[in-house]
Amino acid sequence: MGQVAAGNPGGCGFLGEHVVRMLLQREPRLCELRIFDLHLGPWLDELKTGPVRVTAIQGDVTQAHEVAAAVAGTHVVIHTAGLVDVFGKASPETIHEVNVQGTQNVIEACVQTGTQFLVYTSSMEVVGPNVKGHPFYRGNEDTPYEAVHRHPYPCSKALAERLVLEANGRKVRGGLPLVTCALRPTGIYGEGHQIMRDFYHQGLRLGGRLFRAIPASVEHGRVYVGNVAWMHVLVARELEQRAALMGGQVYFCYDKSPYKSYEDFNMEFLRPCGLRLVGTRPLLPYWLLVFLAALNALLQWLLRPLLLYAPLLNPYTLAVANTTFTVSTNKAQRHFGYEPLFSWEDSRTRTIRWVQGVESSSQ
Ligand SMILES: NC(=O)C1=CN([C@@H]2O[C@H](COP(=O)(O)OP(=O)(O)OC[C@H]3O[C@@H](n4cnc5c(N)ncnc54)[C@H](O)[C@@H]3O)[C@@H](O)[C@H]2O)C=CC1
Ligand SMILES: CC(C)CCC[C@@H](C)[C@H]1CC[C@H]2[C@@H]3[C@H](O)CC4=CC(=O)CC[C@]4(C)[C@H]3CC[C@]12C
Repeated sequence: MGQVAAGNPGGCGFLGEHVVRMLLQREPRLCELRIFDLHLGPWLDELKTGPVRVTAIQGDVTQAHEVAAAVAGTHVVIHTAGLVDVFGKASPETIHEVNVQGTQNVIEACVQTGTQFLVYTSSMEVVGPNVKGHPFYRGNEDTPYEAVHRHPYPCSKALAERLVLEANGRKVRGGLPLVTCALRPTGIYGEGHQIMRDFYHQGLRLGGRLFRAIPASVEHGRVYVGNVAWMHVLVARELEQRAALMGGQVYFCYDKSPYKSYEDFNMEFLRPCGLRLVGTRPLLPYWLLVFLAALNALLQWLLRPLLLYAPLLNPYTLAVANTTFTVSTNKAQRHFGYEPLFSWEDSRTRTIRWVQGVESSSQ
């Protein structure tokens, strides 16, 4: 195969920026890259001087004509755009519009304009944790699990993923079949991770301390952003050669990051930056956390006409943080030869350096 043009809706987000940089560094056949996002980052300018033609397009995935114009003429689309909101900042309708209708628009754009390969960033949330709080312990893509959701974000990701998988095999302009595939990262961490930054600042405000809220025994799956980006690039590269095997498939994104609780994992980066986690057990009893989470939800609802109150703790985030969800799989390795590009030590060092940079830039 010759040179390729790629499109990346959502290319200016946390994951999207890593995908863009990874494509430019690791995809020698790339001749053109279209980055389509609601908000374009200033860092894009530095990419425009390289050998690959980088075009930044400010646009909205909910506008079908804008998506079609951005996608036209590309060989592969990596769709990382999405509204990641589990804090109640956006309405359920907006989350649905961006994540579900936006994804439908991306699919239709591929079909209408003749783009044959589509890689979709799904999420572990498509599977769970479910509303019953069942643990998913070291599961893989075939592990039976009752995936039942109520929150708008996982509902939207599950619907969008289904649309992408069902679109596999549809004829695109020119008559060739569309080949689609969905990647399901667990909680992504690394350079640019907003929630890590929030925890860091909260720790500084509390005099260098964070207080344990979740038992250390609750394991939460995490994966380094560079490895998630690498998986996307590999899938985009391999979909053509392995269409029969990979088309319509889902893959968890995984690497060698250790299984730990959400807070203990964050401390791998925050401890070297001077924070400590107080308590070997949660400081507050669980019933009190449930009460505070419910109180936050009530306050959010009451204050909505006046201001946006969207704290980290709400009934949904508490349930996710307090339910074991970890993956153990080698499907990506078997299907398209994925090996993590970054070791755990590298991922950790890079993330620590980034947090330390956040510290110095905010002083
Ligand atoms: N952050 C995480 O831990 C995980 C994220 N994901 C998925 O990965 C994808 C990327 O997530 P992040 O990079 O963390 O989020 P992010 O919010 O940093 O990036 C999303 C990007 O999509 C863009 N976007 C949002 N609405 C848009 C619209 N209407 N039109 C065009 N662009 C729009 C945003 O401007 C942003 O640049 C999302 O689909 C998310 O569901 C999946 C698993 C875990
Ligand atoms: C103080 C609280 C008890 C702890 C709050 C932590 C939460 C804010 C986060 C715990 C687990 C996170 C989610 C998880 O990593 C899975 C996700 C996948 C996605 O696709 C989007 C993000 C997220 C929902 C992530 C969001 C923050 C947590 C709920």
